[in-house]
Amino acid sequence: MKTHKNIALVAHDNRKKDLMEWVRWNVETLIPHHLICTGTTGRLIEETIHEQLLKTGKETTIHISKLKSGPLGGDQQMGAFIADGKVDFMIFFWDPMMPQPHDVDVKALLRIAVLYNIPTACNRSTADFMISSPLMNEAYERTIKDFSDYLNRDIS
Ligand SMILES: O=C(CO)COP(=O)(O)O
Repeated sequence: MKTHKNIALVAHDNRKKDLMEWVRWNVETLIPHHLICTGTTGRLIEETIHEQLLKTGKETTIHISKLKSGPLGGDQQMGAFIADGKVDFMIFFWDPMMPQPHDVDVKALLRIAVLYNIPTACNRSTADFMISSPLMNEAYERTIKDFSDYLNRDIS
């Protein structure tokens, strides 16, 4: 994981306000990094950051990649990004009070994040701890479990 990180940002509808507040608060810290978002979250983040930069009169750009909307395959695309090593950490404010039509995709995304040892924040306090970690400004090597036994298992 380099000093400039690929940060996944995702929020369910009832948690988007929370995430936008967090983004507003941390805009300066987020600017040097590459944000990868599911569709609607990404659109809102783009607007939020744009507003914030206008307010401060800062002329800077931020790199935001928008995937499909979560229920339309965006969570699965994010999972594929993780499996391909394209995500360094993830902020995923999922809704603990509302079943989602794509619950299986949400579970799959959370599972793949654990499998690949991706730092993952599912609430604001964890996100605050993560973004204020000294490791934000350093390169960091995630350890990934060795799956060779599994890959070479005997299936005869
Ligand atoms: O559903 C989501 C995550 O499971 C988020 O998707 P959107 O950002 O497109 O709303």
